[in-house]
Amino acid sequence: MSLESIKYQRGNLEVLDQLLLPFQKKYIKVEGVEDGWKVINKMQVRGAPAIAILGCLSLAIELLKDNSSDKKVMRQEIEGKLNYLVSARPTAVNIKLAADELINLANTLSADESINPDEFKERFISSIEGMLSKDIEDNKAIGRYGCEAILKNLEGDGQVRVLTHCNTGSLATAEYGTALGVIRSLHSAKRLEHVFCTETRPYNQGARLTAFELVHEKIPATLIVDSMVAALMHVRKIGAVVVGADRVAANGDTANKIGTYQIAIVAKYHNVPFYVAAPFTSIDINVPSGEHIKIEERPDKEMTHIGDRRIAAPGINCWNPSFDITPAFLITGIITEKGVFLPHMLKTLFPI
Ligand SMILES: CSC[C@@H](O)[C@@H](O)C(=O)COP(=O)(O)O
Repeated sequence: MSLESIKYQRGNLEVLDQLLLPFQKKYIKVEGVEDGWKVINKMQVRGAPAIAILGCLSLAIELLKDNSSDKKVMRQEIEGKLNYLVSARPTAVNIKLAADELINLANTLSADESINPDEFKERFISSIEGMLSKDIEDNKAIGRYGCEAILKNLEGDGQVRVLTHCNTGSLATAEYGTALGVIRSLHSAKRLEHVFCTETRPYNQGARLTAFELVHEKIPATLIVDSMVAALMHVRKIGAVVVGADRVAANGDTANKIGTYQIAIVAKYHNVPFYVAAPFTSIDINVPSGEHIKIEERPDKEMTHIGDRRIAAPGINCWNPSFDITPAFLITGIITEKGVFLPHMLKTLFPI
């Protein structure tokens, strides 16, 4: 069975504490928006789609307990709480887009006089609940399209070696995963020879989470340190790189975990196709290019320490951006649930 980062049944929400992985599997109860904000901000849950789903479900939990019979009050509270949840982490766009959509829904339900407060609540909560199954379906479609695209570059019906970075599997989504979903699809089609996953310094999402999931799924995999990517591409034939995204700008520039950009450069140099796998909910059509994406900066301690042990010289200055921007021209294709697109085509897929 796949790993489950979010467990939800109406009235009950639990999240797997990713800070304790890979050594301990412990779920934390999320009782409402305040808990939702904290688990996102502390990175107990992470990965752009999982952050959005968990944040919105925390609102569903809170709303279910709310006895308000005034739709206008509910609407106002919903807007304030969603904006608060969005503030927990700034770079991933999925939660912002989900919040905008839910605020629109709350406005519509509030303005419609034929809908009473109980119906308002029911329809609003159901719409949030739908995010879980929608994300799984989208990921499976991403997996299929990505598998096809990667295999198209391959001569014959052989197997492919793939490199991935950061954490994009079941732990970062509702299930299945984006980039890891593509790898999962290649594996089930028996076309994956091997996957290499980077450690993903400084927070080690790759070593702790992706490696954990690959072992769990029995997918043939090897962990490398981030600085080994060029050497790997030089000595082994890598058929494709596939990574996730936290926000894709309208021109295709992509914000993803720090280190993605340098992998894309190395891939270009070695002629290895470089794919971004992301649902439409990661595309921010309102942002023209990567320069406009706010990059979260994280505490120095994530670099200077491993766990509680200091490894860096005391007194040294640190710079710890959590994400970087890969320019569109380094990206071979953006794998979405609707197909694989050249980065510059994204703009044409959205209504003006
Ligand atoms: C499936 S989503 C892809 C990204 O969200 C993922 O690669 C990533 O950057 C996660 O960053 P994190 O800082 O752990 O939330």
